[in-house]
Amino acid sequence: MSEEQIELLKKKLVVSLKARQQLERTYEQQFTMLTNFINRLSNVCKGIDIELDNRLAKLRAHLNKNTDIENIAPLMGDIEHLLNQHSTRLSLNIKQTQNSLITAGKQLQKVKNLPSDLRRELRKLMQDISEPKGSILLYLPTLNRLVSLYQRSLLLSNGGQDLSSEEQANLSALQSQVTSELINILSNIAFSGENADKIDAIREVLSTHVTADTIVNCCVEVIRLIIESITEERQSAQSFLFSLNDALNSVHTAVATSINGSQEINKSKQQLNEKLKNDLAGMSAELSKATSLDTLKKQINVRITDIVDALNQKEQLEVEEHTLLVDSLSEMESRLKELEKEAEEYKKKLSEQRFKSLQDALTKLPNRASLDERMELEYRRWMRYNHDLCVAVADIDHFKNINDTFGHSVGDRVLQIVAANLNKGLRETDYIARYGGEEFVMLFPESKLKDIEKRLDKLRIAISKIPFKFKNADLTVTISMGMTQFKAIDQPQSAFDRADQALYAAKSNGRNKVMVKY
Ligand SMILES: Nc1nc2c(ncn2[C@@H]2O[C@H](COP(=O)(O)OP(=O)(O)OP(=O)(O)O)[C@@H](O)[C@H]2O)c(=O)[nH]1
Repeated sequence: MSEEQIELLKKKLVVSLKARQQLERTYEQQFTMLTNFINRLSNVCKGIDIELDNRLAKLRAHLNKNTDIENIAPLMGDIEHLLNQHSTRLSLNIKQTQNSLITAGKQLQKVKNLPSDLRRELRKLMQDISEPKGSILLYLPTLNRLVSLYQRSLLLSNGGQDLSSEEQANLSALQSQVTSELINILSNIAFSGENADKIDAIREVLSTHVTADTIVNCCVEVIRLIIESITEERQSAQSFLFSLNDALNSVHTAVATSINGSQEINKSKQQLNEKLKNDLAGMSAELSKATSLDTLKKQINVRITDIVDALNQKEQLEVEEHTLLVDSLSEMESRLKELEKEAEEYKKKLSEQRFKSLQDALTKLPNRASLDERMELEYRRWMRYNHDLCVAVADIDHFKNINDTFGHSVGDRVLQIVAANLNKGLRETDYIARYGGEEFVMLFPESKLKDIEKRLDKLRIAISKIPFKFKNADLTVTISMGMTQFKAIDQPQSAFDRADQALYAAKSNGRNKVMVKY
């Protein structure tokens, strides 16, 4: 080989060495880039599967140590297998997520009374869910929307159920307080006919376990019935006033006709008087001018016939005037009689209404409004005459249990029977009212405290012996009573409060007792 050839070969070798070094650098760079990328990627996958995590950690370590590819190959095979398994699991999860969302959405669609905007939103969401998605993450916004729809519909349909247990307890205590108050109010309002039946039905509803919605609906219905009754009452008063007005109008017309008729008659009578005066003056002139008796006789005869005619006409007019007067008077009288009858009926209706408004519809005893009136009256009498006056408050024991065990209508029946028995045990001058619920108040004018205490105790025993039987079960009903006597410093309220305190003491001391507070 010539020197020239050797030189050429050297140069080629250098070039190919440089090219090889360049290639090796490029490979190295690419390898580092790939290693970094695999490192980062394996970090991202962390947490999906513990096996995969371990393998990836090993792979990262190998790559960082520049281990030969042949040594890493089996590890990469494992990782590929695990990744394949994971991908199958992932698509199964995606399908399951889609199915769960569809089921939850369909269930929400079945909820009744959802507002239309919520229903529309849900329909759109269901379309969205039914379109397949490549990743679970893509379902996250859909899931968020569905959860928010659930929350809204829960709030709408179960108002109050999201409250804490303490708030729930407060709410239900408030509900039963409002219900009791409403039942009390209802027994103090007098309704008649159809409206009375409707009020009974409302009381029936309120006596069961009611929701806040039902209480509100009952309140609205009661207000509607009250307005209806007031309107009816106003219409009846209005129609009475219209009849009164009609009657006055006809009396006015009769009087006006009679005055007009009288004026006409008076005018005719004046004309007749004028005519009579003229006839008489004519007669006197003819008398003074008379020359022959015969002609005078004839002339006087004519004048007398005229005068008799005029007098007849006058008499006729007077008869007409009298008849007119009698007619208009009898017209007035009959209208007034009608009016009197209507006023009488109206008065009767008013007093019936007043009676009803002071009577408790269930027990037919006087109600609380009546008690207020009577208490005031007895108090004033007591102030004036200074006789003894006692007041007692009675309350059925564990009445709530009776309602809860046997139902509200049995509770009502018990109330009626106890009320009738208490009333039966009183004297004519005594007084009893249903104060509200299962509580009664009694007033005993001109009575000594000791006597009343004995009588009340007899009543208490009598009530505990009433053989109540409901649904084949024997039921013993007892009452507790508190009483007191009016003292010099007392007002009606202070005496009542003292009797109420005595009742409270009777309840705390075992019930079925009469207690006195001095
Ligand atoms: N059936 C019926 N129940 C009524 C009426 N008015 C009130 N009530 C009920 O009477 C019950 C009174 O219960 P509470 O005040 O707890 O008294 P109680 O169960 O009698 O207990 P004590 O008085 O402590 O012995 C409540 O459940 C009311 O709903 C009514 O007109 N008819």
